[in-house]
Amino acid sequence: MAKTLVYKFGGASVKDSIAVKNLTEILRNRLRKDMVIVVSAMGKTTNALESILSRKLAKEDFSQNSSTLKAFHLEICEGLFSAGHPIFAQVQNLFLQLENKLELDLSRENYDEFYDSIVGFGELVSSRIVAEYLCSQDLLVVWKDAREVVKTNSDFRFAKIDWEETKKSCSSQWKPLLGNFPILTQGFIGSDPKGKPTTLGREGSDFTAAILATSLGASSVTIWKDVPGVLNADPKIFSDTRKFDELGYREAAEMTYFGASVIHPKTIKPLANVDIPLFVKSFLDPEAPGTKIHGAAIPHEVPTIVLKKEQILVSFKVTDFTFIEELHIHRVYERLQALKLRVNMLQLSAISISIVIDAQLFKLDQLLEKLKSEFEIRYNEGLELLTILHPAQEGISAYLEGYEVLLEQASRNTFQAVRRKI
Ligand SMILES: Nc1ncnc2c1ncn2[C@@H]1O[C@H](COP(=O)(O)OP(=O)(O)O)[C@@H](O)[C@H]1O
Ligand SMILES: N[C@@H](CC(=O)OP(=O)(O)O)C(=O)O
Repeated sequence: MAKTLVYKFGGASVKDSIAVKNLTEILRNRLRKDMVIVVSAMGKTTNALESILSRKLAKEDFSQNSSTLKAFHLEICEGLFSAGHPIFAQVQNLFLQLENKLELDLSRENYDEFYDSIVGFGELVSSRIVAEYLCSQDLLVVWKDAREVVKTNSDFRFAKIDWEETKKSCSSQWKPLLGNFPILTQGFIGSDPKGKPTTLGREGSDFTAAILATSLGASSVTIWKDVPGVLNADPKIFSDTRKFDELGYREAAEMTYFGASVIHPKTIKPLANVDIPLFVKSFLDPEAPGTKIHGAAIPHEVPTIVLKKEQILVSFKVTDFTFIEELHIHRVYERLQALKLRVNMLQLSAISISIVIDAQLFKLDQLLEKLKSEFEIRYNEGLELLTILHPAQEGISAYLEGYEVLLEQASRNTFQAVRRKI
């Protein structure tokens, strides 16, 4: 049996009916049995679902938001199917199910679990539409629910993969099917040991592609994006970017760790462990080679810029005239771990610990609440964390012009600054 190929199409590649048609053309000459196609929610659907949840939590009316989301999906269907096609009833039905779930009680206490029962809806409806359209174009795919095989723990919103169980389910349930048909499934979602829906963290569909590739022993993963490949900076923010023809796993992982959003940070490691190459290709120019991320890439020294937005700088100052010691750091990190907050940058001084974290709903309040009795705490929100890998010294200042720098750190290979527009 040939080795499985995994393709992943993100929100941008299914953002409207034209995009779905383009995806179909990409698959026309490439579709084969032994292929898994992972799709994300259409366009910004996950953001829209998050807004619905925020409104619900704030006890605000969200009926307009869900109607708009339904209309958005039905309009995509209108661009793909003739009137009366069964997909319209299926989509209506899926939205009824969503609206039904949204009737249930939501509070800060059950927020994460509730969130996971709602936000994966974007992937479920998107994958239904795409599978149906491919079949209507004689590109036969079998729609499968990723939650059948992607097994996780119950850390809702940031569920961790149970690799053993996922591998077992992939081998017993999907592998036999792949001998005959390609499978179309969803990114981002999984299920816990009780069968409850979980999600893998925002933008987690790239990670799903890597999970499935690893679990199925695939020969490669291709993620289709609206950029020519991995560039040395986000082209939506910086000009004069350069595409990497190839990148080592380590370099790619480092870029994503610092926040290069072109690939989800958890994607690289499982692939590197078993040496499965990852291709990042443009869905706008599918014949172009894109970027190959693999183990044998030649290292480079090209300055690479990564910008992480919505950052918060929090400083914990000791109040009892002692100096910072291990115990203080331990207390802060213990709390961060409990809140599943990752530190993007850390700086210590004699009397304070400064950390940079992502802005996340409720989390700052919870962090401050627990530690305010031990430290004097100050924080600044709405910041950007700029990281330059392989910085050229003479080039750094250009990225700081017009910005106030709140924190700065440099090593031989990495420059980081927390900045705020003046
Ligand atoms: N270093 C980079 N190289 C290429 N694209 C990048 C880079 N950093 C950030 N990006 C952004 O990543 C986007 C593609 O990722 P994403 O929007 O998550 O795609 P999708 O949701 O369709 O999977 C690009 O449009 C680009 O703005
Ligand atoms: N739809 C989810 C998962 C995802 O990965 O999407 P995308 O592939 O469009 O980044 C999100 O927006 O978080």
